[in-house]
Amino acid sequence: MPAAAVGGKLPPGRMGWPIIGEGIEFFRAGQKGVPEKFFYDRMQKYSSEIFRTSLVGEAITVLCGATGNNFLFSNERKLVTIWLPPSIKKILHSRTDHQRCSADEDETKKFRQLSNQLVKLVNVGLMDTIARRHFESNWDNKKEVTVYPLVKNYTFSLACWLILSIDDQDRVNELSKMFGTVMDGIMSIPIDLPGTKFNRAIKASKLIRKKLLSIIKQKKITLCSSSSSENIKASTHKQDLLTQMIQFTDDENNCKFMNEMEIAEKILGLLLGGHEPPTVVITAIMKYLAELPDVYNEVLREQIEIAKSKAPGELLNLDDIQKMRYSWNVACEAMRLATSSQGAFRQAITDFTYEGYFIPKGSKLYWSGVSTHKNPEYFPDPEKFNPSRFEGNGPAPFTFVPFGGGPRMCPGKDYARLEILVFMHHVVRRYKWEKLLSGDEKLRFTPLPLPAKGLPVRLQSHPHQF
Ligand code: HEM
Repeated sequence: MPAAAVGGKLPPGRMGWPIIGEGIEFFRAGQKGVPEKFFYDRMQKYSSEIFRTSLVGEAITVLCGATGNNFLFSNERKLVTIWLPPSIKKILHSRTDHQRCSADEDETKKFRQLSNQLVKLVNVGLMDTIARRHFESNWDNKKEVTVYPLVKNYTFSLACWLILSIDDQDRVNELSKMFGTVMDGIMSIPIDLPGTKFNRAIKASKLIRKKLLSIIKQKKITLCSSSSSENIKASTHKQDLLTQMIQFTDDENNCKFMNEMEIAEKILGLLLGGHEPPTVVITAIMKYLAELPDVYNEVLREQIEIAKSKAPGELLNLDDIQKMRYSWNVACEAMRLATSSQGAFRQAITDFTYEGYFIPKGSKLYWSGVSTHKNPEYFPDPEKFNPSRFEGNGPAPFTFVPFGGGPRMCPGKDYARLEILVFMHHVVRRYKWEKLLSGDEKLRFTPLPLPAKGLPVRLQSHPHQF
């Protein structure tokens, strides 16, 4: 339990090499497809509850297991707050820490309120329409496809439409390319020299913010020129998150607009967080469905049942989504085995003790999903793909945490659930597929779990579309 502390024993662990710390061991375990090994080796050696290591150029204290997750989630803003490695901040943030710190608390509150609106903006029918169009343009009449880039196109197009009302594929592709460069930089060695991936990511992020600023200005003009509030209500601009941000008022209805750079940074974060993790999850689902015909058949059965209950051409609605119970269990099992967010960093905002160890103010901490998702204590026979784990009450609290927990829990969770299920509804009813690469195209955690070659598959259309 936390207690006021003035000093004491630091958690056990090893700091590894200067600067790189234990980064190579962490990276290697991910490359081999077993990121959990890094954690379990240390939990066995030092303590099953807590250990210290050195990653991303910092000493990091890892809190393990369900107890560690619960502790960090429930002490947000009491003992800990979010922390991002400086290399990621350098890519994503335009303002210095000094400029940000006074705004941070207020900004976080505003941003959370807005992000929580995200799922309210999502009309399942609209998502269904975009999904249908995506399959018609990118999958139908193809014998072979590579899953990862196509799924990325689906999730990014959805995010651009729902967040920015951008539908034009050329503009979507241009933005997607820049986001790809940003993501490559985030996953690279942070050396800021001309030509490095890291350097290119910083430039791409600047360019994205510039483009977003111009989109924001244009949107403001459009909103101002809508002469009455009735017009604004009637226009499609009311639907997107950017409009909500521009017109944002707080809970007391008395707050003015967020400033433009604040909005641009938040949109950048949402577009990045809003397409990369769902892409990884859907790609993993496609891989498991190709490998496990019984699971595929059961998902297909459920989705045919739903399709049969609808009139021809009728779009999906929320009731249909609630019926996709087995499909969601499959998605959860894919997220357990291929955790797209292995964990996240925090920083201690005060001294405290945990499990008898002293955590000084300023310490960097980490909660780790992989330390529970593959733990046989919580998930017997952990390597087995078994969607029934999620039936009934499902896993024990804080053992299955793909979206984090507490006040920082992913604000896109419900949106992600919709986009994943809508995708599954279409893909199984249209095709069966087999992996093209012989053997197992292993997921490599770099740190996102992705098939090494993007999962090329051979499609076989169902003779009668269900
Ligand atoms: C399967 C899909 C997704 C997964 C697995 C996922 C996972 C996560 C996790 C684990 C966190 C918490 C990190 C922490 O504890 O600090 C997080 C935060 C966040 N996610 Fe997601 N996410 C997904 C989809 C989305 C979507 C669709 C959006 C937006 C459209 C989104 C936007 C965000 C944002 C903005 C945050 C930061 C919240 C904050 O700092 O308060 N995510 N996500």
